[in-house]
Amino acid sequence: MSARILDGNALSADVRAQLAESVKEVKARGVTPCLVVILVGDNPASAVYVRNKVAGCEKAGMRSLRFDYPADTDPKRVLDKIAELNADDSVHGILVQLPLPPQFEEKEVLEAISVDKDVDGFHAENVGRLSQGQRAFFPCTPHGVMKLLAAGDIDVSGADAVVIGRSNIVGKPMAMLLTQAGATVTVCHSKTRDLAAHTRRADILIVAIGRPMFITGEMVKPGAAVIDVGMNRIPAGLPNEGKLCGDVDFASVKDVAGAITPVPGGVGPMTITMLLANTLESAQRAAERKGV
Ligand SMILES: Nc1nc2c(c(=O)[nH]1)N[C@@H](CN(C=O)c1ccc(C(=O)N[C@@H](CCC(=O)O)C(=O)O)cc1)CN2
Ligand SMILES: [Mg+2]
Repeated sequence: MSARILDGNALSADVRAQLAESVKEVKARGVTPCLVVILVGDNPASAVYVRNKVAGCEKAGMRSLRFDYPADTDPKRVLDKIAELNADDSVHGILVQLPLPPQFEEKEVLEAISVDKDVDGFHAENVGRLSQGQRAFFPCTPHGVMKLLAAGDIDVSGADAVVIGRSNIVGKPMAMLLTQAGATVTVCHSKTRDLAAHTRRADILIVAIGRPMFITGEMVKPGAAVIDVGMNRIPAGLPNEGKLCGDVDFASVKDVAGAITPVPGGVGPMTITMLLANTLESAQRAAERKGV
């Protein structure tokens, strides 16, 4: 039997419709949610994501501003802009699109953003708060995965969850969110011995390893929920060369898994949706602080 598709486009549309209603409410209290997106350099994929973030804000009724810098920009210019935005009460969310050009120290830039406006959830304090179960902005991709699991009625509490990948953006926060939701979590990565022994016992398998179609049907437990966070191009010489694909070999895994996310149309759209949700939450917190 073929796996149930966990449709990120459909869920995104539902969540964004709800967000638009909540945006109206906070605007009626005199606060218009505002996201600022900073893009440095000319990475074509980043340009598309930034455009989609700005368009997503507009569609949800939020304000957005973008600042574009050339690839050879002195990091100080960006840090100065962040300081200015931190002090601007009309701004609720600030994000710097990743990756940054090599002259930037990524950590320095991410830590410069006020914790209260860190809607990407990458600031060390937000990560620490998340790890302790305190109120925090959750990183958008793992947050989107949790929404997909919930919408797909996948039981997380008590499940054996395996996360492949240990990045700060996906793997580590993903493991924290799953742990908090009651899963028993194993984090695997490039140095893991006998990866398949881990993946084969996962009720929930989250794959963020960055290798095209790496997880095949024989590595998956029958009935498992398989969440593909990868975004790659199909390598030369294979059918559909150059087309977008995930880290999961969809064709073989769909016949084994119980539920699966496609690429495109699975986790990706949820990333921007959860960014909008975090921006709204930041604006709601600002309204509370203002007592309106
Ligand atoms: N500051 C940040 N930088 C980056 C993040 C992030 O969350 N914050 N994540 C990624 C890029 N990203 C958003 O920024 C992102 C990636 C993919 C998608 C998406 O919708 N993908 C589509 C396919 C898109 C295509 O056709 O190329 C899908 O999977 O259906 C949205 C956002 C790295 N940088
Ligand atoms: Mg992402």
